Amino acid sequence: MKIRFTKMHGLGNDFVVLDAINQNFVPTPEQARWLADRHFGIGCDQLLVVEKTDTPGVDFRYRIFNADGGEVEQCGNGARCFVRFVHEQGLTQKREIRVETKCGIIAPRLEADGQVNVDMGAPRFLPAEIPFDSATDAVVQPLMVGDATIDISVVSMGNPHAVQVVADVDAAPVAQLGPLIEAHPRFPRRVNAGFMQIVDRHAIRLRVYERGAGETLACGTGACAAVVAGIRRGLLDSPVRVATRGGELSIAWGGANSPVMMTGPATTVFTAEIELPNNL
Ligand SMILES: N[C@@H](CCC[C@H](N)C(=O)O)C(=O)O
Repeated sequence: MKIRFTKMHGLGNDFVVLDAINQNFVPTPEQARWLADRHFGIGCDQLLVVEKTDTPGVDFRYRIFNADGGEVEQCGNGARCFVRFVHEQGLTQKREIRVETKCGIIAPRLEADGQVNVDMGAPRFLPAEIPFDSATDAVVQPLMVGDATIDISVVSMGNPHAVQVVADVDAAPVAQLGPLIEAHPRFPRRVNAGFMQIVDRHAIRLRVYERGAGETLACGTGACAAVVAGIRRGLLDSPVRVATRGGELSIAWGGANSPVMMTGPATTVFTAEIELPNNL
């Protein structure tokens, strides 16, 4: 079977985007893993699948698959690429779109300067909402990782995040601790592990070891979760510039139940077709 796809990225967090409205294709976990494979397939951190929806007042549904084939709830950089994709493919002319994801509705808006602003919804903190095995919803919680105890803040942006503060992101042991935190038994659905360096009250540097994808050049929901955690810890004030290895995002949050607003770029690389191997 031949499928048409578009390669996109948000600050180097890269995607294979599939139009499942005009072609009848939603990948199985095996197909998603093959498409995401950088050696044998196309290569990406996540696959994004754009579908129709019957929900009143909602324009599209979009589904997110990690490179490991698992379907997940949310993707911030993906939300920005999604809105550019539906415009460029002529699927809508609306600049402000309401889109259904596995964890609810988000509202990305394509700005005149090409940047995308996304209402990512309100963060959640209760252990059951992450999910995280803990008797308390304290803002800072100890987590035993190997022989060490680290202090994390847990945040759900629809998907789960564990954020820690580090002195220097470049020296942070992301490759060593990331996989241990991701698969920690206290996170029954695994977790995205964020490493945040505070630069000043309006700026951080961030690396994220993503669930199901490993360290990426940027993580949009990770940026939202880190800023929310930093504000709740009294270290940051909104808005906050988030410097990732792939570039910069702006994140604003008014506290409590207000939505997190994310602004950043979305880039199309190319559109092409690929033949799926018959054994998949
Ligand atoms: N890269 C994304 C997050 C993608 C999903 C994540 N790996 C998860 O499993 O929750 C972003 O930009 O938010």
